[in-house]
Amino acid sequence: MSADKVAPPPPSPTPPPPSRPRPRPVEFCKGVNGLDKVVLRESRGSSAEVYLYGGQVTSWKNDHGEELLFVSSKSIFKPPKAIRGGIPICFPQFSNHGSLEQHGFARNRVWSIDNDPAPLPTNSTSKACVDLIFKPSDDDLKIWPHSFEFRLRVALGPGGDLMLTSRIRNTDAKPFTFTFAYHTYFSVSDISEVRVEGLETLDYLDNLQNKERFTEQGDAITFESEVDKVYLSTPTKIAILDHEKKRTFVIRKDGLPDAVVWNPWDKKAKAMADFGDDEYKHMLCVEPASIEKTITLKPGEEWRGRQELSAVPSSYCSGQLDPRKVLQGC
Ligand SMILES: O=P(O)(O)OC[C@H]1O[C@@H](O)[C@H](O)[C@@H](O)[C@@H]1O
Repeated sequence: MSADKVAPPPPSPTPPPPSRPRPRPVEFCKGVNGLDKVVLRESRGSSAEVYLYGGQVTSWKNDHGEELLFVSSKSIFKPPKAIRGGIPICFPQFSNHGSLEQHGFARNRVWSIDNDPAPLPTNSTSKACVDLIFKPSDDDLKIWPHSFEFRLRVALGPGGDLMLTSRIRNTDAKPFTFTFAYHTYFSVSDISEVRVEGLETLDYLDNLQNKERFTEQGDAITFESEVDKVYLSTPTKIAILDHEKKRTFVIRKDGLPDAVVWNPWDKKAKAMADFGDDEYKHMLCVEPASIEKTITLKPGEEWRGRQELSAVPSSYCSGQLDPRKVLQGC
């Protein structure tokens, strides 16, 4: 019996290389001291973290994993103290402009995830996005007798931009008035090498001189001592140039006419328990805000305030606040 020739089996197709697992765009986990936090990840590598405590962004990293926000190494991460750094939300009162506690109470309350957010017109298709909501408790209503719904959307854009949109709705039967700020702490290499553009020649209230009104003189703003100023009627774009890092932060804002600039410098830094003695050298707060013009909402009305942050390499030309020039170089 002649054995039939059997053709060898065809070579099995080479399996495709194992694909790298895609990062989950939104992850709910625990942060410092077991506090709930949300991590946002964009497919090109940038990320952000948001604590439900305060509805506070505490990290924003570019696609090289470099941290762009400042959070103090002494920050306590324990109620009732607000987290020192990132982006605290000052509401319903900025600073001591009123009878409430400093910067209001939204920054030291636990917010919730908003699973059914009202739609928001947005040009971003980002999946790395979370919606939070804060409604006053009975105890809050004793401190500030106005019911409201505060919705905060935090989103990372495809290029790593960080976008915060706040919507505050009056759910009460009577009007209320508030002030507001995104108390954004930027991480900088060396404060004495940093320059802010977009605020020159504007009027400001100086918190170090009884909120007196002055006019900024000269060119871009630089830093050599404590500063605590509320710039008024500011443009929608402000830039922070960090020469040493060769990085420029561009802040775009909407609904927020004012901008606070704050650095505590050495003496105040030493006086703050939750701030390292030398950390003032590596941070600068530029805070889109509505302070001088208070916001009044009638029953059923909603206010919206937005800040969008980008970090771009400093091929940035001084004085050119055109975002296309900022992004494409000059
Ligand atoms: O220590 P706090 O309450 O977080 O405030 C920090 C600073 O926040 C700034 O926004 C204020 O202009 C400063 O006056 C204040 O010192």
